[in-house]
Amino acid sequence: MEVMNISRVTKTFSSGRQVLDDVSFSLEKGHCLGIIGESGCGKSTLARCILQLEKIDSGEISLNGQMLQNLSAKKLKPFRKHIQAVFQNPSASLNPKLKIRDSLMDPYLQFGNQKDLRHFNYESNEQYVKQLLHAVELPASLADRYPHELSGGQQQRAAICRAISIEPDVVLLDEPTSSLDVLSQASLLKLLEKLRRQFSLSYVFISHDLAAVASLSQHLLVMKEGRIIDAFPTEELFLLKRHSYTKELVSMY
Ligand SMILES: Nc1ncnc2c1ncn2[C@@H]1O[C@H](COP(=O)(O)OP(=O)(O)OP(=O)(O)O)[C@@H](O)[C@H]1O
Repeated sequence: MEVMNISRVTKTFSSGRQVLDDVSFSLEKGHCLGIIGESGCGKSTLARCILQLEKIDSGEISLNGQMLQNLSAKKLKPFRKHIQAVFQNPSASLNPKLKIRDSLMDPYLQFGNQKDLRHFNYESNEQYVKQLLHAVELPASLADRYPHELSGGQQQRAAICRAISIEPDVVLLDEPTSSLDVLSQASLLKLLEKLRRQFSLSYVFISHDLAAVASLSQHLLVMKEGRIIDAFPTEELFLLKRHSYTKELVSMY
């Protein structure tokens, strides 16, 4: 079942620079779609367009069949909760002035509804936060700490925890492992894979790190200068018929 569809999206900044050129793809429920490309190819702009933080010039972005790109801020609000994001820097998701428990409660207090929760259940703040931390393999005692009292890996786990707390339809992962050391990266990728399976999550995983993206994704897109130049199931990454640029990326690993 298709959960999100991006069709012929273009984006030009006011500087006149076209950053996205005719980008199309769809995301199946419960799958991870990887988007690989080098720095500056437009990956983060694409993420911001999907999150409706940037307005696109043309094309369509739909979530569960609902077009998002022309909705007013008011009409968009109910859909915002269905797409959550995790960025490279966990401080983009965790308010430094809030204890972890308050950051984790925030999405539920803003948008949450007990009826929307299929895997977590809300009976009290205490019990809900405990379940959330358990899901991302963090000790319950971290709830009372501030972000700066956590390691980088723990902070990113808390950011992921916040993103999945209201069970969104799509989780956008924009370089989620890039700020971490190699061991923390590996354990975070393992956690993301466990969460996808456990909660039937649908991911768009954007990164310049081919190995990380390939380890999690069922399908890969290769982006260059704002365009998708190659698209294929992950098991076909090493085939001879791949685009020469994809082969170049592969040869770097
Ligand atoms: N607000 C903006 N105004 C003008 N140009 C922008 C703006 N945001 C991004 N760009 C330009 O668009 C291009 C794509 O940027 P983007 O951040 O989407 O790339 P990226 O692939 O995510 O790169 P990185 O991996 O380094 O973050 C870059 O050349 C960037 O300078």
